[in-house]
Amino acid sequence: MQLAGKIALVTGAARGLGKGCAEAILERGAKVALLDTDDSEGQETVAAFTLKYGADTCTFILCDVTDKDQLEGAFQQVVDRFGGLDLVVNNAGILSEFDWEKCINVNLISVVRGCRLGLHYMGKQNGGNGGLIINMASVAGIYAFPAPVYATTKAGVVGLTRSLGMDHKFGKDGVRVNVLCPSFTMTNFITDAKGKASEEDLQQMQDMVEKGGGFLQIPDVVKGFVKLLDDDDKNGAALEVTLQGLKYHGCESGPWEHE
Ligand SMILES: NC(=O)C1=CN([C@@H]2O[C@H](COP(=O)(O)OP(=O)(O)OC[C@H]3O[C@@H](n4cnc5c(N)ncnc54)[C@H](O)[C@@H]3O)[C@@H](O)[C@H]2O)C=CC1
Ligand SMILES: CC/C=C\CC(=O)/C=C/C=C\C=C\C=C\[C@@H](O)[C@@H](O)C/C=C\CCC(=O)O
Repeated sequence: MQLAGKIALVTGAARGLGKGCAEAILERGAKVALLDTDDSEGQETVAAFTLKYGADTCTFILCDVTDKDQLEGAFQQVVDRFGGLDLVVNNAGILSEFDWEKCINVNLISVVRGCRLGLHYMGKQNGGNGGLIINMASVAGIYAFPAPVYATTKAGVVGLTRSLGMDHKFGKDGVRVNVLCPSFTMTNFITDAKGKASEEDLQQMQDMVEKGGGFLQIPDVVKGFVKLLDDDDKNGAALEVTLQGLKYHGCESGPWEHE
């Protein structure tokens, strides 16, 4: 997708991977709305971006993606303010194995709602111009991962993306849908992980980090995000990001596709 002059919405964008993706969008000449529950960090991030990229290039919207009215209101606010919507990044996510219903609400239900809202505003069948949705899952949605509820939500996002990215849907709505699946990346997500899953599972994760060669850094994941922006012919695919590089999944056809 050529981003110059386009309009984007990124959830969970006050810090971390969402902030990194939002900056990549700004660098490519689009305007971006950053949604987050962290008001102070969100305001700080938008102030820094405004200094760097210019006034009216970005805005912060205080929004809890699990609140249906807040998320719907945020999408409408972006369209009203910037005059349209071309790119949605459903990034907000948490690790929360003990309050597992919250994990499902943030990581899966809100992503379904974000996709539906993106299709509502961008879908050609609704008078939109088409567009792109990039969901943030994890390699935990592809391979076995110690935190079962977190893994379930991420696998759900991969499945959601593959379904929404089927050719017959693109023919109708003109919206490409992809999912980014990073491995362990050094953000607050990691440093705040203690107490969010069992000690045993966290130790397993640490062992996985060590076996995998350590942590990715945010720019490593942003590189995968930019590849998804550029690869217009990969609708429905998942892009894995590890220290070994980038790898597409989900372009293989299902058993019913063979002649
Ligand atoms: N850090 C990692 O190792 C990996 C992270 N991911 C995924 O990447 C995404 C971003 O994670 P990070 O940037 O690492 O985490 P982070 O914790 O640094 O940032 C997450 C952001 O989302 C916001 N957020 C959380 N709940 C929210 C809600 N209900 N409504 C709105 N905003 C909310 C937080 O305030 C924060 O600003 C998540 O979906 C995570 O599952 C995927 C693979 C690896
Ligand atoms: C296959 C896994 C793929 C992606 C990871 C993911 O999606 C989510 C990971 C969520 C939590 C990971 C927590 C890891 C915790 C352990 O590594 C801790 O020991 C790390 C704690 C601190 C490391 C940072 C530091 O050294 O200060």
